[in-house]
Amino acid sequence: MKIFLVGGAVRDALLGLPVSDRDWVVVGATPQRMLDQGYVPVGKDFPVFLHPQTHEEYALARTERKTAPGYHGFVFHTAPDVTLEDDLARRDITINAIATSPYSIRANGQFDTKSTLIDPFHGQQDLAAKLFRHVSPAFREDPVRILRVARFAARFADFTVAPETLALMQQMVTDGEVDHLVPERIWQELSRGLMEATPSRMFAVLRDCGALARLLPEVDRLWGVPQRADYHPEVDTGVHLMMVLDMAARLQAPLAVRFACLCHDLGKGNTPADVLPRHIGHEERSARLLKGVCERLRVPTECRELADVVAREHSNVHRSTDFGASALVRLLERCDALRKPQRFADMLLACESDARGRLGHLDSPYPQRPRLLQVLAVMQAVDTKTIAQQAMEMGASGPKVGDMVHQARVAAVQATLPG
Ligand SMILES: Nc1ccn([C@@H]2O[C@H](COP(=O)(O)OP(=O)(O)OP(=O)(O)O)[C@@H](O)[C@H]2O)c(=O)n1
Ligand SMILES: [Mg+2]
Repeated sequence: MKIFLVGGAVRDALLGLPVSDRDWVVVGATPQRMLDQGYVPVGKDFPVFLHPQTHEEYALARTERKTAPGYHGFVFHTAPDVTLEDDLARRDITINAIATSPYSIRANGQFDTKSTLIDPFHGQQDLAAKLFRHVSPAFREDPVRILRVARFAARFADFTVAPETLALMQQMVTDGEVDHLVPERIWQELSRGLMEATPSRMFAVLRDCGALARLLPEVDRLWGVPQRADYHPEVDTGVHLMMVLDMAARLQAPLAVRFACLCHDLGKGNTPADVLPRHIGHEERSARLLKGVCERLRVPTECRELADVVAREHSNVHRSTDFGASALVRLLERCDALRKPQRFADMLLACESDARGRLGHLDSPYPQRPRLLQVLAVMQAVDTKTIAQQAMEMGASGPKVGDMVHQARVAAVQATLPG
Protein backbone atom coordinates (compact mmCIF):
# COMPACT_ATOMS: atom_id res chain seq x y z
CA MET A 1 0.00 0.00 0.00
CA LYS A 2 1.38 3.39 -1.05
CA ILE A 3 0.25 6.87 -0.07
CA PHE A 4 0.61 10.02 -2.17
CA LEU A 5 -0.24 13.66 -1.65
CA VAL A 6 -2.50 15.00 -4.46
CA GLY A 7 -4.68 17.89 -5.50
CA GLY A 8 -4.67 21.40 -4.06
CA ALA A 9 -1.76 20.90 -1.66
CA VAL A 10 0.69 19.94 -4.44
CA ARG A 11 -0.66 22.66 -6.74
CA ASP A 12 -0.37 25.36 -4.09
CA ALA A 13 3.11 24.26 -2.99
CA LEU A 14 4.27 24.47 -6.63
CA LEU A 15 2.77 27.96 -6.84
CA GLY A 16 4.64 28.94 -3.69
CA LEU A 17 1.37 29.45 -1.83
CA PRO A 18 0.67 28.33 1.73
CA VAL A 19 -0.74 24.80 1.87
CA SER A 20 -3.89 24.52 3.95
CA ASP A 21 -5.82 21.29 3.53
CA ARG A 22 -4.09 18.18 2.27
CA ASP A 23 -5.72 15.40 0.26
CA TRP A 24 -4.15 11.96 0.05
CA VAL A 25 -4.62 9.06 -2.32
CA VAL A 26 -3.96 5.46 -1.30
CA VAL A 27 -2.90 2.91 -3.92
CA GLY A 28 -2.96 -0.87 -3.50
CA ALA A 29 -5.23 -1.00 -0.46
CA THR A 30 -8.70 -2.28 0.29
CA PRO A 31 -11.36 -0.67 2.51
CA GLN A 32 -10.78 -3.47 5.01
CA ARG A 33 -7.06 -2.74 5.24
CA MET A 34 -7.81 0.92 5.85
CA LEU A 35 -10.22 -0.01 8.65
CA ASP A 36 -7.65 -2.42 10.11
CA GLN A 37 -5.13 0.43 10.27
CA GLY A 38 -7.56 2.61 12.20
CA TYR A 39 -8.74 4.91 9.39
CA VAL A 40 -12.32 6.11 9.83
CA PRO A 41 -14.68 5.80 6.86
CA VAL A 42 -16.31 9.09 5.79
CA GLY A 43 -19.49 7.74 4.27
CA LYS A 44 -21.11 4.42 3.64
CA ASP A 45 -20.30 4.00 -0.06
CA PHE A 46 -17.55 6.57 -0.43
CA PRO A 47 -14.01 5.12 -0.59
CA VAL A 48 -12.72 7.99 1.55
CA PHE A 49 -11.27 7.71 5.07
CA LEU A 50 -10.06 10.07 7.75
CA HIS A 51 -6.65 9.55 9.32
CA PRO A 52 -7.09 8.55 12.96
CA GLN A 53 -4.78 11.35 14.21
CA THR A 54 -4.57 14.11 11.61
CA HIS A 55 -8.18 13.69 10.35
CA GLU A 56 -6.94 14.46 6.84
CA GLU A 57 -8.72 12.81 3.92
CA TYR A 58 -7.37 9.59 2.47
CA ALA A 59 -9.14 8.36 -0.66
CA LEU A 60 -8.60 4.95 -2.17
CA ALA A 61 -7.36 5.25 -5.74
CA ARG A 62 -10.48 4.95 -7.81
CA THR A 63 -12.10 5.24 -11.17
CA GLU A 64 -15.62 6.51 -11.45
CA ARG A 65 -18.33 5.50 -13.81
CA LYS A 66 -21.31 7.66 -14.27
CA THR A 67 -24.75 6.07 -14.12
CA ALA A 68 -27.14 9.03 -14.32
CA PRO A 69 -26.97 12.77 -15.06
CA GLY A 70 -26.26 15.19 -12.25
CA TYR A 71 -24.38 14.80 -9.05
CA HIS A 72 -26.02 11.70 -7.67
CA GLY A 73 -25.35 9.17 -10.38
CA PHE A 74 -22.00 7.77 -9.28
CA VAL A 75 -20.65 4.35 -8.66
CA PHE A 76 -17.06 3.98 -7.61
CA HIS A 77 -14.69 1.37 -8.78
CA THR A 78 -11.96 0.99 -6.25
CA ALA A 79 -9.63 -1.98 -6.07
CA PRO A 80 -6.00 -2.66 -5.19
CA ASP A 81 -5.21 -2.82 -8.93
CA VAL A 82 -6.28 0.77 -9.64
CA THR A 83 -3.03 2.62 -10.26
CA LEU A 84 -2.07 6.15 -9.28
CA GLU A 85 -2.19 7.11 -12.97
CA ASP A 86 -5.73 5.67 -13.27
CA ASP A 87 -6.77 7.80 -10.33
CA LEU A 88 -5.10 10.98 -11.61
CA ALA A 89 -6.70 10.47 -15.03
CA ARG A 90 -10.20 10.89 -13.64
CA ARG A 91 -9.48 14.13 -11.80
CA ASP A 92 -10.78 17.53 -12.91
CA ILE A 93 -7.91 19.68 -14.22
CA THR A 94 -4.24 18.97 -14.84
CA ILE A 95 -2.93 21.36 -12.18
CA ASN A 96 -4.96 19.34 -9.64
CA ALA A 97 -3.73 16.00 -10.96
CA ILE A 98 -0.12 16.10 -9.78
CA ALA A 99 0.92 13.66 -7.07
CA THR A 100 3.98 13.48 -4.88
CA SER A 101 5.35 11.31 -2.13
CA PRO A 102 4.36 12.59 1.31
CA TYR A 103 7.97 13.23 2.32
CA SER A 104 8.73 15.77 -0.40
CA ILE A 105 6.86 18.66 1.20
CA ARG A 106 8.39 20.24 4.27
CA ALA A 107 6.35 21.66 7.11
CA ASN A 108 6.72 25.15 5.59
CA GLY A 109 5.11 23.92 2.38
CA GLN A 110 8.31 24.03 0.31
CA PHE A 111 9.36 21.07 -1.81
CA ASP A 112 12.52 19.19 -0.92
CA THR A 113 12.96 18.03 -4.49
CA LYS A 114 10.85 18.09 -7.58
CA SER A 115 12.11 14.73 -8.75
CA THR A 116 9.42 12.92 -6.80
CA LEU A 117 6.53 14.60 -8.63
CA ILE A 118 4.24 12.27 -10.55
CA ASP A 119 2.71 14.37 -13.27
CA PRO A 120 1.47 12.22 -16.16
CA PHE A 121 -0.87 14.93 -17.47
CA HIS A 122 1.67 17.77 -17.50
CA GLY A 123 0.10 19.83 -14.78
CA GLN A 124 3.38 21.67 -14.21
CA GLN A 125 3.39 22.87 -17.81
CA ASP A 126 -0.15 24.16 -17.39
CA LEU A 127 0.78 25.84 -14.12
CA ALA A 128 3.56 27.67 -15.97
CA ALA A 129 1.23 28.54 -18.86
CA LYS A 130 -1.50 29.52 -16.36
CA LEU A 131 -4.07 27.23 -17.94
CA PHE A 132 -7.01 25.29 -16.59
CA ARG A 133 -7.08 22.20 -18.77
CA HIS A 134 -9.23 19.12 -18.19
CA VAL A 135 -7.30 15.93 -17.59
CA SER A 136 -9.41 13.60 -19.72
CA PRO A 137 -12.94 13.07 -21.07
CA ALA A 138 -13.75 11.86 -17.54
CA PHE A 139 -14.16 15.58 -16.72
CA ARG A 140 -17.72 15.13 -17.98
CA GLU A 141 -18.54 12.70 -15.22
CA ASP A 142 -19.01 15.48 -12.70
CA PRO A 143 -20.72 18.71 -13.85
CA VAL A 144 -19.77 20.42 -10.57
CA ARG A 145 -16.36 20.70 -12.19
CA ILE A 146 -17.69 23.47 -14.42
CA LEU A 147 -18.30 25.47 -11.26
CA ARG A 148 -14.96 24.42 -9.82
CA VAL A 149 -13.06 25.71 -12.86
CA ALA A 150 -14.99 28.98 -12.58
CA ARG A 151 -14.19 29.20 -8.86
CA PHE A 152 -10.48 28.53 -9.48
CA ALA A 153 -10.55 31.33 -12.06
CA ALA A 154 -11.76 33.67 -9.30
CA ARG A 155 -8.84 32.55 -7.14
CA PHE A 156 -6.10 32.46 -9.80
CA ALA A 157 -7.29 35.47 -11.77
CA ASP A 158 -4.42 35.42 -14.28
CA PHE A 159 -5.22 31.85 -15.39
CA THR A 160 -7.43 31.16 -18.40
CA VAL A 161 -9.50 28.16 -19.44
CA ALA A 162 -7.87 26.11 -22.21
CA PRO A 163 -9.93 26.37 -25.43
CA GLU A 164 -10.63 22.62 -25.55
CA THR A 165 -11.77 22.66 -21.92
CA LEU A 166 -14.07 25.60 -22.57
CA ALA A 167 -15.49 23.73 -25.58
CA LEU A 168 -16.11 20.68 -23.41
CA MET A 169 -17.78 22.79 -20.73
CA GLN A 170 -19.99 24.41 -23.39
CA GLN A 171 -20.95 20.98 -24.69
CA MET A 172 -21.83 19.78 -21.19
CA VAL A 173 -24.06 22.82 -20.70
CA THR A 174 -25.74 22.23 -24.07
CA ASP A 175 -26.33 18.61 -23.06
CA GLY A 176 -28.18 19.79 -19.96
CA GLU A 177 -25.57 18.63 -17.46
CA VAL A 178 -25.80 21.66 -15.16
CA ASP A 179 -29.60 21.44 -15.05
CA HIS A 180 -29.40 18.43 -12.75
CA LEU A 181 -27.04 19.83 -10.14
CA VAL A 182 -28.46 19.86 -6.63
CA PRO A 183 -28.86 23.34 -5.11
CA GLU A 184 -26.48 22.63 -2.22
CA ARG A 185 -23.58 21.90 -4.57
CA ILE A 186 -24.27 24.97 -6.67
CA TRP A 187 -24.42 27.20 -3.62
CA GLN A 188 -21.29 25.63 -2.14
CA GLU A 189 -19.22 26.44 -5.23
CA LEU A 190 -20.80 29.84 -5.89
CA SER A 191 -20.29 30.97 -2.32
CA ARG A 192 -16.67 29.81 -2.33
CA GLY A 193 -16.06 31.61 -5.62
CA LEU A 194 -17.64 34.78 -4.25
CA MET A 195 -15.11 34.67 -1.40
CA GLU A 196 -12.10 34.54 -3.72
CA ALA A 197 -10.01 37.60 -4.59
CA THR A 198 -11.55 38.25 -8.03
CA PRO A 199 -15.15 36.96 -8.01
CA SER A 200 -15.86 38.52 -11.42
CA ARG A 201 -13.65 35.87 -13.04
CA MET A 202 -15.98 33.12 -11.85
CA PHE A 203 -18.92 34.78 -13.57
CA ALA A 204 -16.90 35.44 -16.72
CA VAL A 205 -16.10 31.73 -17.02
CA LEU A 206 -19.68 30.68 -16.24
CA ARG A 207 -20.91 33.12 -18.86
CA ASP A 208 -18.40 31.97 -21.47
CA CYS A 209 -19.53 28.36 -21.22
CA GLY A 210 -23.23 29.19 -21.03
CA ALA A 211 -23.67 27.85 -17.49
CA LEU A 212 -24.63 31.23 -16.02
CA ALA A 213 -27.78 31.38 -18.15
CA ARG A 214 -28.81 28.00 -16.74
CA LEU A 215 -27.81 28.55 -13.11
CA LEU A 216 -28.49 32.27 -12.63
CA PRO A 217 -30.47 33.60 -15.60
CA GLU A 218 -31.39 36.66 -13.49
CA VAL A 219 -27.69 37.61 -13.41
CA ASP A 220 -26.86 36.52 -16.95
CA ARG A 221 -29.57 38.82 -18.31
CA LEU A 222 -27.84 41.95 -16.96
CA TRP A 223 -25.22 42.05 -19.72
CA GLY A 224 -26.40 44.26 -22.54
CA VAL A 225 -28.71 46.29 -20.26
CA PRO A 226 -27.68 49.98 -20.34
CA GLN A 227 -27.67 52.36 -17.38
CA ARG A 228 -27.45 56.16 -17.27
CA ALA A 229 -23.88 57.13 -18.16
CA ASP A 230 -23.91 60.05 -15.71
CA TYR A 231 -24.24 57.61 -12.78
CA HIS A 232 -22.60 54.66 -14.51
CA PRO A 233 -19.74 55.57 -16.86
CA GLU A 234 -19.31 51.83 -17.54
CA VAL A 235 -22.95 51.84 -18.85
CA ASP A 236 -23.48 48.07 -19.08
CA THR A 237 -25.22 46.61 -16.01
CA GLY A 238 -23.32 43.30 -16.19
CA VAL A 239 -20.00 45.14 -16.32
CA HIS A 240 -21.08 47.25 -13.34
CA LEU A 241 -22.08 44.14 -11.38
CA MET A 242 -18.65 42.57 -11.91
CA MET A 243 -16.93 45.76 -10.74
CA VAL A 244 -19.12 45.77 -7.63
CA LEU A 245 -18.20 42.18 -6.77
CA ASP A 246 -14.49 42.81 -7.19
CA MET A 247 -14.82 45.96 -5.08
CA ALA A 248 -16.55 43.93 -2.33
CA ALA A 249 -13.62 41.51 -2.47
CA ARG A 250 -11.16 44.42 -2.33
CA LEU A 251 -13.00 45.70 0.76
CA GLN A 252 -12.69 42.16 2.20
CA ALA A 253 -16.44 41.93 2.61
CA PRO A 254 -17.95 38.79 4.16
CA LEU A 255 -20.04 36.35 2.11
CA ALA A 256 -23.45 37.86 2.88
CA VAL A 257 -22.25 41.26 1.63
CA ARG A 258 -20.88 39.75 -1.58
CA PHE A 259 -24.10 37.87 -2.19
CA ALA A 260 -26.10 41.05 -1.56
CA CYS A 261 -23.89 42.80 -4.13
CA LEU A 262 -24.57 40.02 -6.63
CA CYS A 263 -28.33 40.49 -6.32
CA HIS A 264 -28.79 44.21 -5.67
CA ASP A 265 -29.50 45.17 -9.30
CA LEU A 266 -31.31 42.05 -10.55
CA GLY A 267 -34.38 44.21 -11.21
CA LYS A 268 -32.49 46.12 -13.90
CA GLY A 269 -32.80 42.96 -15.99
CA ASN A 270 -36.51 43.44 -16.51
CA THR A 271 -36.82 47.22 -16.74
CA PRO A 272 -39.37 48.01 -19.50
CA ALA A 273 -37.53 48.97 -22.70
CA ASP A 274 -39.19 52.41 -22.97
CA VAL A 275 -37.80 53.42 -19.55
CA LEU A 276 -34.14 52.59 -20.35
CA PRO A 277 -31.49 53.64 -19.56
CA ARG A 278 -33.28 54.67 -16.37
CA HIS A 279 -34.35 51.96 -13.92
CA ILE A 280 -37.22 53.40 -11.95
CA GLY A 281 -38.42 50.93 -9.34
CA HIS A 282 -35.67 48.40 -9.96
CA GLU A 283 -35.18 48.00 -6.22
CA GLU A 284 -38.56 46.29 -5.71
CA ARG A 285 -38.05 44.14 -8.78
CA SER A 286 -34.59 43.12 -7.51
CA ALA A 287 -36.12 42.03 -4.21
CA ARG A 288 -38.70 39.89 -6.01
CA LEU A 289 -36.17 38.21 -8.29
CA LEU A 290 -33.87 37.70 -5.31
CA LYS A 291 -36.60 35.71 -3.58
CA GLY A 292 -36.72 33.30 -6.52
CA VAL A 293 -32.94 32.88 -6.56
CA CYS A 294 -32.83 32.18 -2.82
CA GLU A 295 -35.59 29.59 -2.96
CA ARG A 296 -34.04 27.83 -5.94
CA LEU A 297 -30.50 27.70 -4.50
CA ARG A 298 -31.55 27.38 -0.84
CA VAL A 299 -29.45 30.38 0.07
CA PRO A 300 -28.83 30.63 3.84
CA THR A 301 -31.08 33.03 5.77
CA GLU A 302 -28.34 35.50 6.72
CA CYS A 303 -27.37 36.00 3.08
CA ARG A 304 -30.98 36.22 1.97
CA GLU A 305 -32.01 38.80 4.56
CA LEU A 306 -29.07 41.09 3.95
CA ALA A 307 -29.54 40.84 0.19
CA ASP A 308 -33.22 41.75 0.57
CA VAL A 309 -32.61 44.95 2.54
CA VAL A 310 -29.72 45.95 0.24
CA ALA A 311 -31.88 45.40 -2.86
CA ARG A 312 -34.67 47.54 -1.43
CA GLU A 313 -32.68 50.36 0.13
CA HIS A 314 -29.36 50.78 -1.71
CA SER A 315 -30.60 53.74 -3.77
CA ASN A 316 -31.84 55.45 -0.63
CA VAL A 317 -28.51 54.92 1.10
CA HIS A 318 -26.73 56.52 -1.89
CA ARG A 319 -29.17 59.46 -1.79
CA SER A 320 -29.01 59.84 1.99
CA THR A 321 -26.51 62.74 1.70
CA ASP A 322 -29.53 64.90 0.84
CA PHE A 323 -31.76 63.54 3.60
CA GLY A 324 -32.95 65.57 6.56
CA ALA A 325 -33.22 64.11 10.08
CA SER A 326 -36.69 62.67 9.58
CA ALA A 327 -35.84 60.85 6.34
CA LEU A 328 -32.60 59.55 7.88
CA VAL A 329 -34.40 58.10 10.90
CA ARG A 330 -37.06 56.53 8.69
CA LEU A 331 -34.36 54.95 6.51
CA LEU A 332 -32.64 53.39 9.53
CA GLU A 333 -35.97 52.25 10.96
CA ARG A 334 -36.90 50.55 7.67
CA CYS A 335 -33.51 48.81 7.76
CA ASP A 336 -34.17 47.66 11.35
CA ALA A 337 -30.74 49.14 12.10
CA LEU A 338 -31.30 49.47 15.85
CA ARG A 339 -32.12 45.82 16.33
CA LYS A 340 -29.62 44.61 13.72
CA PRO A 341 -26.66 47.01 13.83
CA GLN A 342 -24.20 44.50 12.37
CA ARG A 343 -26.49 43.78 9.44
CA PHE A 344 -26.83 47.53 8.92
CA ALA A 345 -23.04 47.92 8.87
CA ASP A 346 -22.83 45.08 6.36
CA MET A 347 -25.49 46.76 4.27
CA LEU A 348 -23.44 49.97 4.15
CA LEU A 349 -20.42 47.98 3.01
CA ALA A 350 -22.48 46.52 0.15
CA CYS A 351 -23.65 50.04 -0.75
CA GLU A 352 -20.07 51.32 -0.74
CA SER A 353 -19.08 48.43 -3.05
CA ASP A 354 -21.95 49.41 -5.33
CA ALA A 355 -20.96 53.09 -5.40
CA ARG A 356 -17.27 52.45 -6.01
CA GLY A 357 -17.81 49.56 -8.44
CA ARG A 358 -18.15 52.04 -11.30
CA LEU A 359 -15.75 53.18 -13.96
CA GLY A 360 -13.66 56.04 -12.58
CA HIS A 361 -14.94 55.64 -9.00
CA LEU A 362 -12.75 52.86 -7.68
CA ASP A 363 -11.06 55.25 -5.29
CA SER A 364 -13.93 57.63 -4.66
CA PRO A 365 -14.86 58.26 -1.05
CA TYR A 366 -18.24 57.05 0.18
CA PRO A 367 -19.17 59.42 3.01
CA GLN A 368 -22.65 57.89 3.33
CA ARG A 369 -21.19 54.92 5.20
CA PRO A 370 -19.51 56.74 8.13
CA ARG A 371 -22.33 59.26 8.25
CA LEU A 372 -25.10 56.67 8.56
CA LEU A 373 -23.08 54.78 11.17
CA GLN A 374 -22.90 58.07 13.06
CA VAL A 375 -26.68 58.50 12.72
CA LEU A 376 -27.12 54.99 14.10
CA ALA A 377 -24.91 55.80 17.10
CA VAL A 378 -26.98 58.92 17.81
CA MET A 379 -30.20 56.93 17.59
CA GLN A 380 -28.80 54.23 19.87
CA ALA A 381 -28.01 56.86 22.49
CA VAL A 382 -31.64 58.02 22.70
CA ASP A 383 -33.11 56.89 26.02
CA THR A 384 -36.24 55.24 24.62
CA LYS A 385 -37.15 53.56 27.89
CA THR A 386 -37.59 56.83 29.77
CA ILE A 387 -39.44 58.40 26.84
CA ALA A 388 -41.84 55.46 26.66
CA GLN A 389 -42.37 55.56 30.43
CA GLN A 390 -43.14 59.26 30.42
CA ALA A 391 -45.48 58.81 27.45
CA MET A 392 -47.42 56.09 29.21
CA GLU A 393 -47.66 58.13 32.41
CA MET A 394 -49.25 60.84 30.24
CA GLY A 395 -51.78 58.20 29.16
CA ALA A 396 -50.43 57.68 25.61
CA SER A 397 -51.40 54.50 23.75
CA GLY A 398 -49.08 52.06 21.88
CA PRO A 399 -48.83 53.77 18.48
CA LYS A 400 -48.53 57.17 20.14
CA VAL A 401 -45.63 55.92 22.28
CA GLY A 402 -43.89 54.66 19.14
CA ASP A 403 -44.44 58.01 17.54
CA MET A 404 -42.88 59.88 20.48
CA VAL A 405 -39.84 57.60 20.43
CA HIS A 406 -39.51 58.24 16.71
CA GLN A 407 -39.80 62.02 17.28
CA ALA A 408 -37.12 61.88 19.98
CA ARG A 409 -34.78 60.10 17.57
CA VAL A 410 -35.45 62.65 14.85
CA ALA A 411 -34.73 65.47 17.31
CA ALA A 412 -31.49 63.79 18.42
CA VAL A 413 -30.33 63.32 14.82
CA GLN A 414 -31.46 66.86 13.93
CA ALA A 415 -29.22 68.23 16.69
CA THR A 416 -26.16 66.66 15.06
CA LEU A 417 -26.86 68.03 11.58
CA PRO A 418 -25.06 71.21 10.49
CA GLY A 419 -27.29 74.26 11.03
N1 LIG B 1 -15.30 17.43 -8.46
C1 LIG B 1 -14.03 17.15 -8.15
C2 LIG B 1 -13.56 17.45 -6.85
C3 LIG B 1 -12.24 17.16 -6.55
N2 LIG B 1 -11.42 16.60 -7.49
C4 LIG B 1 -10.02 16.26 -7.18
O1 LIG B 1 -9.85 16.19 -5.76
C5 LIG B 1 -8.84 17.10 -5.33
C6 LIG B 1 -9.17 17.67 -3.97
O2 LIG B 1 -10.43 18.33 -4.02
P1 LIG B 1 -10.70 19.68 -3.23
O3 LIG B 1 -10.07 19.65 -1.88
O4 LIG B 1 -12.15 19.96 -3.33
O5 LIG B 1 -10.00 20.79 -4.15
P2 LIG B 1 -8.51 21.35 -4.14
O6 LIG B 1 -8.00 21.24 -5.53
O7 LIG B 1 -7.72 20.74 -3.05
O8 LIG B 1 -8.72 22.91 -3.91
P3 LIG B 1 -8.94 23.70 -2.54
O9 LIG B 1 -7.71 24.55 -2.44
O10 LIG B 1 -10.17 24.53 -2.84
O11 LIG B 1 -9.11 22.70 -1.45
C7 LIG B 1 -8.77 18.13 -6.44
O12 LIG B 1 -7.53 18.77 -6.49
C8 LIG B 1 -9.01 17.25 -7.67
O13 LIG B 1 -7.85 16.54 -8.00
C9 LIG B 1 -11.92 16.33 -8.77
O14 LIG B 1 -11.18 15.86 -9.61
N3 LIG B 1 -13.22 16.61 -9.09
MG1 LIG C 1 -8.26 20.38 -1.08
